[in-house]
Amino acid sequence: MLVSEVPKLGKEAALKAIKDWGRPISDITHLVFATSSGTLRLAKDLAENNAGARVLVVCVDSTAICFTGPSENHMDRLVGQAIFGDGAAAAIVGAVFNTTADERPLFRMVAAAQTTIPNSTDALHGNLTEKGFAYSLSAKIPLHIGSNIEKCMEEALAPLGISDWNSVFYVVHPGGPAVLNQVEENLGLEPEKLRVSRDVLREYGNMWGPTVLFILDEMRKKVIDQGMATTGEGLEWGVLLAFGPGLTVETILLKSVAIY
Ligand SMILES: CC(C)(COP(=O)(O)OP(=O)(O)OC[C@H]1O[C@@H](n2cnc3c(N)ncnc32)[C@H](O)[C@@H]1OP(=O)(O)O)[C@@H](O)C(=O)NCCC(=O)NCCSC(=O)/C=C/c1ccc(O)cc1
Repeated sequence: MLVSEVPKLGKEAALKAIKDWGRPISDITHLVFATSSGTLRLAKDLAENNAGARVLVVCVDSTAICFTGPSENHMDRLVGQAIFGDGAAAAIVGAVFNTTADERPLFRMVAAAQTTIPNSTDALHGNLTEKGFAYSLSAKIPLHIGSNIEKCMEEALAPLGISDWNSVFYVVHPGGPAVLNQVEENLGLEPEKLRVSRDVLREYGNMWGPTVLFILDEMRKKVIDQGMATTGEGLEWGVLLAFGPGLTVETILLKSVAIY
C-alpha cells in the first residue's frame, strides 16, 4: 500500500508547491525526497553549492507501517497511535532569488545545525521487522528535549547577539503536547509563541518529517490573514526546531521576509 500511495501523496504535495511558486516545473534542478526530517538542511546545502539551483523538497511520512495491536509491554505504541498522523508536504528552496521571475521567498534559512542529545540513544528508535516498523518512545523524550533546548537556541542565536527567546518566532516540531510544554517552560516562552505548532498538532497530529513544513505553511497563511509585516509573525528572526531519532535536534535559523 505504501509503495503505491506514498509517491502519489508526494506528487500531489509537489504539484501544489510548484503551482504556488509560479515557475515552470522544468526550472526545478534537484529533488530531495524523504520520509523523514533533515530535508531542509540538505536542500539548503544543494541550493548554496549549485548556482541557480531550485531544489524541490518532498517529505512524506505514513505511520500505517507502524500499526500494531495493543501490548501491556508497549504502552508507548498506544501513545504513538494516539498522536501520530500521516502527512505529505513540499517546498522549493533556492539560494539567490530571481525577482524578475516574480519569485517571492517566504523564509531565508540562514544557518542549519544538527545536535545529538547526550545519553538519549534509547529514547526513540525504530526497527524494521516482519510485522512492520516497530518503534520505541521513552516517556523521557520531553525531558531530554526540554533540558537541551536552551543550548541549541544559544548556539543558533549567539552570532546575532539575541538572548531574549521571546523576541523571535518559532516553528517547533510538535512531538506531543508534553514536548511543546517542555520547550515553552525551559525557554520561558509566552503561550502565543508556540500557537501555530500547537494548532498543527491538534489539526493533523505529529506527522514526523512533514510536520514543520505544515507549520511554515500555516504561519504563511496566518501572517497574510492578519496583515502582519513579515512572514515571521511580524518579527525578523526565527528558529525552526525539529526532533528525531538519536535523539537529534535540527535547528535552523530563519530570517523572515517583509510582506508588501
Ligand atoms: C500526549 C502524552 C503522551 C500524554 O500527555 P498527558 O495526557 O498530559 O499525560 P502525561 O504526560 O502525564 O502522561 C500520562 C501517562 O502516560 C505515560 N506516558 C507518557 N508517555 C509515555 C510513553 N512514551 N511510554 C509509556 N508511557 C508514557 C506517563 O508516564 C503517564 O503515566 P502515569 O504517570 O502512570 O499516569 C504526553 O506525555 C506527550 O506529549 N508525550 C510525548 C510524546 C512523544 O514522545 N512524542 C514523540 C516525540 S519525537 C518525534 O516526534 C519524532 C518523530 C520523528 C520520527 C522519525 C523521523 O524521521 C522524524 C521525526
